[in-house]
Amino acid sequence: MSLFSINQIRKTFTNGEVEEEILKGITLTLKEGEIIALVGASGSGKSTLLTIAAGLQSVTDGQIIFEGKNMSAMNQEEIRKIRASQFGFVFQFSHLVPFLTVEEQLQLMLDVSEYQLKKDEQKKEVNRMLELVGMNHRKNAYPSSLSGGEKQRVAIARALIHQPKVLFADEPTASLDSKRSKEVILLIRQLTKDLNITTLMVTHDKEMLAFADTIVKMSDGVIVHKKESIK
Ligand SMILES: Nc1ncnc2c1ncn2[C@@H]1O[C@H](COP(=O)(O)OP(=O)(O)OP(=O)(O)O)[C@@H](O)[C@H]1O
Repeated sequence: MSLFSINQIRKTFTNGEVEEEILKGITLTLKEGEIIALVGASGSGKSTLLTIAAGLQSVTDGQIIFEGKNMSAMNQEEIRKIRASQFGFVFQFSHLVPFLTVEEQLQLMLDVSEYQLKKDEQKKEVNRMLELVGMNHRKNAYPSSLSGGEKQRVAIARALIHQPKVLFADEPTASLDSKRSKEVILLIRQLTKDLNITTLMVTHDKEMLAFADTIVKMSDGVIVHKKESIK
């Protein structure tokens, strides 16, 4: 089922006197239970597209339709509510809070999200999520004692603890070696399927593409190639 559609998105930035069109009419439909990988040369517009789809930047023209509603026509507060309740984010670096334990990182996310749970249910949910990413045994650890791969597992759990429908991942494996990258992408793939979410991921890592359902190649602000994976 189509959850998200990006219709004819254009984005222009003004640098001094110069106007530059960075996205030149991008159209894309994202389905539930699917990983879409955005690839392309540096500067082709991948991160701009990701942040626009996530409602972190406005469009110059076009529409972002999420669950039948046009996000591009919403005010900041309406967009913030969708972000807080329906979207999760993972970046190149885990951005964990140094003075919070693994368990507390997830707890904090539940406290600030729109996801309302009673305290005892919160604890159960945190445990369940940590179990899913294989980090329950380290729930009392601080980030400084975790490996890069473990930190990313916690960051993924934190991104999904409030049960969002979409996961936005910007270079989630870029700071990891090949073995850890594979573990992290396998985890993202498994969670995308098991939780039936949609994952939109920017990556430079060709090895990661085998785990995507759809690969979208961008060049100079347009989609030049779209391929459904055989997996
Ligand atoms: N806020 C901004 N103001 C002006 N120009 C911007 C802004 N954000 C991005 N750009 C420009 O838009 C172009 C696309 O940037 P973007 O970060 O989307 O590319 P990318 O494909 O994600 O690149 P990379 O792989 O290097 O991260 C670049 O030329 C960049 O300099």
